[in-house]
Amino acid sequence: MRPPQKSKLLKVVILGDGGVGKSALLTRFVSNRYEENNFHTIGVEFMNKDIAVDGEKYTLQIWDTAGQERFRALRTPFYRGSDMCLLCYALDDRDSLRGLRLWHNEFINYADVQPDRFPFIVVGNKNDIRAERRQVSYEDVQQWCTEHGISAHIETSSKTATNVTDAFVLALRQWKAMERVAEAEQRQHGDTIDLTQPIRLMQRRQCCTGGGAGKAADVVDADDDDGRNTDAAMRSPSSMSRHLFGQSRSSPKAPKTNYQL
Ligand SMILES: Nc1nc2c(ncn2[C@@H]2O[C@H](COP(=O)(O)OP(=O)(O)OP(=O)(O)O)[C@@H](O)[C@H]2O)c(=O)[nH]1
Repeated sequence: MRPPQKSKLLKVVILGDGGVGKSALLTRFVSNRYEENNFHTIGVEFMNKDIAVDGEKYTLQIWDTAGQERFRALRTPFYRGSDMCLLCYALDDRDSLRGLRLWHNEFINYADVQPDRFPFIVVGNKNDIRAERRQVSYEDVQQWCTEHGISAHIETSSKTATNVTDAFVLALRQWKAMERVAEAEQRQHGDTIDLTQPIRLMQRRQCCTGGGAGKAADVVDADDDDGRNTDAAMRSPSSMSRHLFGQSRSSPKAPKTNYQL
């Protein structure tokens, strides 16, 4: 009998200007709640959420970051080891779409990823607003995405719970698609012997030391989530403890907790 399937742990980072609704998105996704009066996030916080997509189980470890510039030094150390990134803007704030260029660049620099091989998705939040308050058209975003080589874009509302789960599923599917491409490349690379390159020694060394050829080339083992090539130090050792980094936002309601569903 096969042992029960363990879920894969994937680290997700949510970025975007202050006030676009990153925390609201996370709270809606994880605990299906919405708070109208949120205070700015200070530093970073994360929550876990289990999700099944296409018959496979995942635990998304979702990092909510402070959008205000003054918290840059508190948030950037947590980008490393990410598996996917949600770039958020608000549909009633044209500047927040323009701001995505900086967020995209900041993430690429600090997470040290190749932009064309990393699953970014663009999320336009607050799509419940009245038409006259809308400052960003669908075409504006499509153009931005094309210019930055991002193919996935979705509009959400944390307030009305529209497309919130779909946004995370979209990111996960992007991640899966990139993993498949990377695995195919790895197989192709493995089948080709380039006599001009001194690769034999290198391959042996990787084999003997247990090293991998790179994150994207991993065959993900459900029993070995923490041993993947992503930076384990940037992941939570335990999902039960409180996960606040920097300083927590102060909230008029109960403080945020983490949920292991
Ligand atoms: N109409 C509408 N308002 C929203 C929505 N999501 C968030 N808001 C509002 O936007 C405010 C800011 O939301 P937050 O989630 O705190 O924004 P943030 O991006 O986390 O902000 P920082 O913590 O400063 O980075 C909230 O207090 C809500 O009033 C939404 O889907 N629709």
